[in-house]
Amino acid sequence: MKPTLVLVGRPNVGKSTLFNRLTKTRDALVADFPGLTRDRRYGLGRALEREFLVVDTAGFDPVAKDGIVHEMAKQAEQAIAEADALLFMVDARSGLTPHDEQIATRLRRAGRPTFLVVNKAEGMNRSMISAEFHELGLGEPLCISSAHGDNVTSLMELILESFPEDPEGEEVAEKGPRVAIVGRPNVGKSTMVNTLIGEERVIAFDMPGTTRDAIEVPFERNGRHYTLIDTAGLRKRGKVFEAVEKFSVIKTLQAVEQANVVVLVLDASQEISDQDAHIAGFVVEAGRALVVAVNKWDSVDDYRRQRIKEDIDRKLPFLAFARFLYVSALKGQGIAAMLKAVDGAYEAAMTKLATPKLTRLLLDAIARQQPPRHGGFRPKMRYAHQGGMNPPIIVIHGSALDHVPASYVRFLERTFQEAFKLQGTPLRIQFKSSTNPYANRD
Ligand SMILES: Nc1nc2c(ncn2[C@@H]2O[C@H](COP(=O)(O)OP(=O)(O)OP(=O)(O)O)[C@@H](O)[C@H]2O)c(=O)[nH]1
Ligand SMILES: Nc1nc2c(ncn2[C@@H]2O[C@H](COP(=O)(O)OP(=O)(O)OP(=O)(O)O)[C@@H](O)[C@H]2O)c(=O)[nH]1
Repeated sequence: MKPTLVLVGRPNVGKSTLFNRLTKTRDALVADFPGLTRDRRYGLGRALEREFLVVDTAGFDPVAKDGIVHEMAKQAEQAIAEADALLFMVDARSGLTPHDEQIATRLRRAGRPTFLVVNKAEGMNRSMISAEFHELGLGEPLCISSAHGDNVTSLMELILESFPEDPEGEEVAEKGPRVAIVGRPNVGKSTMVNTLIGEERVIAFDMPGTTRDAIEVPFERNGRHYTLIDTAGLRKRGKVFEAVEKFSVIKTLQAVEQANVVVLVLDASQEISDQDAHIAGFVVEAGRALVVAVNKWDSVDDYRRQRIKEDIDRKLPFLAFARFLYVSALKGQGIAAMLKAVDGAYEAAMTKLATPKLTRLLLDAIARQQPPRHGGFRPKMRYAHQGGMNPPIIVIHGSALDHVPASYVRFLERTFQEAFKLQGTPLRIQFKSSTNPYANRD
């Protein structure tokens, strides 16, 4: 499982700057989905060829008793409790403050591996800074500059070396799709889980250990096998499953990471919220196959149904690749169709794309529309092959491919998506340029 790193610190120390640096250095070229929200406080980070989850907590005030600051502190507390490692950020320029000390006291109690990160250290005397922050009793201060990138790689090396790498290779698909049911609080996730597996269809249920490993519940429907990945610490009580924990962003992110197909549950009786968009954005970014279940369809009239569809089109345009199902988890309506869509999305995500066909499609696409020139060079694409599954990755080889615009990448994506009928899964395109850009001057 990918480690979860949580950034903590008082306002203005540079948490967002570090967060952006860690989450934006994706080497795979992912065409930006129009409308995809970027103002998130959690994301998929990448450094040293490793991936991890990063959560940025809003300026943390452990002594706030009420109001929005208290609410933010509660969320930070939850993230701290669920972190694999804490990055406690302080500001070299303002020096040690009482607020830092309060946070340090709180973090020492959390008992999670903690790294003391002194930011804005560019051009400063390191030994003096270290001496000052050493007082916090959280080990050796690690001086970085998030804005300039100084020492960020060595910091990540230090942090990541304490987490074992995931074994290579996906385990094979005999047990069918691994499904995560995600959504913001109260949309009906638990109800959905119970409709799916609350009865005798559960094949086996591993009692949760004390580990952080997500709980998995294998179940069968219409002769097909699925594994449900738990997001909320499900416990079996009598005939039904109950969520024992509140909504957890980190558990949601981890479940998305471990799933093949994500079912995003939306609530038809409410407006689409920022939180819906953020969760959806993460699913897309993680490259997971997706089915959207618009739940509580039984409880809304025709007018409202029309309104929610418009709301979805406006606020979640980047989910257009997915199938939408209008369901009632409570009444069991639309659930069979939803599982069919899960099967379809899974197959799409796992499709094997033959190299000759890929290359032929690529060359046809170029014949229809050439990539635009950039600074005297025209990108030249020669052949394509598949670089991975779930999501399908198409690697295109050629030269001068560094400046293919996002609009052209989307054009290629659409071409492949339609030709291979890849509904329900995002698709990634990566370019591999040969070294000599002058080879193709035209
Ligand atoms: N000199 C210097 N400034 C930095 C560095 N990193 C961030 N800053 C600046 O510090 C300010 C605050 O940075 P943010 O990343 O927004 O801080 P934050 O901790 O996320 O703040 P909140 O969102 O309020 O919690 C901005 O003006 C940044 O440009 C750095 O490494 N060096
Ligand atoms: N009318 C209607 N109500 C539903 C439906 N599905 C769930 N609900 C109701 O919505 C409320 C929330 O459902 P839950 O299943 O607890 O929602 P959840 O997403 O698991 O919520 P958290 O555990 O807070 O994350 C409950 O009162 C359910 O009875 C549905 O299809 N139709």
